[in-house]
Amino acid sequence: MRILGLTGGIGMGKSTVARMLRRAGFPVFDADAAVHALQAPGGRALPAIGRLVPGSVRDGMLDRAVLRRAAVADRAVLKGLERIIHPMVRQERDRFLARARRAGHSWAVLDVPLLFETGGDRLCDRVAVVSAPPEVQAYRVARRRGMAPAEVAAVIARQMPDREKRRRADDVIRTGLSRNDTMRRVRRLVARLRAEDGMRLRAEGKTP
Ligand SMILES: CC(C)(COP(=O)(O)OP(=O)(O)OC[C@H]1O[C@@H](n2cnc3c(N)ncnc32)[C@H](O)[C@@H]1O)[C@@H](O)C(=O)NCCC(=O)NCCS
Ligand SMILES: Nc1ncnc2c1ncn2[C@@H]1O[C@H](COP(=O)(O)OP(=O)(O)OP(=O)(O)O)[C@@H](O)[C@H]1O
Repeated sequence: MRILGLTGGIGMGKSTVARMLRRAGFPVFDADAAVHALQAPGGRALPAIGRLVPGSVRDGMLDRAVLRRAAVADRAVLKGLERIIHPMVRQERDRFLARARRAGHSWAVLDVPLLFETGGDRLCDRVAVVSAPPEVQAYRVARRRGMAPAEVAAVIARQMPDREKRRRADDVIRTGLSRNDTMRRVRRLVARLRAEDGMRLRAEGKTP
């Protein structure tokens, strides 16, 4: 089984592309969803987060806005949060990969916002970066999340610059135009992945 890493900055359209890949039949690991599950009521990460940011967990419920404000305001809080969350996400990811392997998939997709920042790309056979112009990114984030412009800027500043991600990518999927255009680009990526399957089977002396 080969691994496709899917990454991109906040609001670049990563989840949309991940959904399209899932619909095309690929198993997709969603790191943001794994984080949310770890932070949901009863989630494994809650006790440690409650100790890190007193007042962020009340009656067994995490107040994400409180945690986000604390993490954006103080780099040490964000680092502490990452130290709690990232090892747990890696564990979930490895379980997902084992399941996908057992199910006999030829590709599995890791949808991880901080793929390069956390070295997750080393596990991948190929990395696709989802990208849109900065003004489109800012507009999408502000519209969907209702984050203050300063908060948006702080999150973006903590991620690897889009230019650097694109430089490291095997594939760049532009999402600045219409959804149909994004869909066409995803189809082209899927065709490249399938072509790689064919080449590999032929190299192993098996005809696809
Ligand atoms: C800071 C938190 C509470 C903000 O919650 P919120 O509901 O506002 O955002 P959500 O979790 O949906 O994340 C949205 C986007 O923010 C960006 N982001 C999240 N965490 C980080 C981080 N540590 N560094 C840089 N960008 C981040 C990503 O682009 C992500 O897709 C939350 O993101 C969190 O707990 N982050 C720490 C865990 C982490 O590193 N997650 C990244 C995926 S591995
Ligand atoms: N052509 C397009 N391709 C992808 N997304 C688009 C497009 N046009 C508009 N959008 C919108 O952009 C927004 C951001 O997309 P998405 O949620 O996929 O981003 P993301 O990279 O997963 O963001 P986040 O890191 O904030 O979760 C969504 O509301 C989506 O509907």
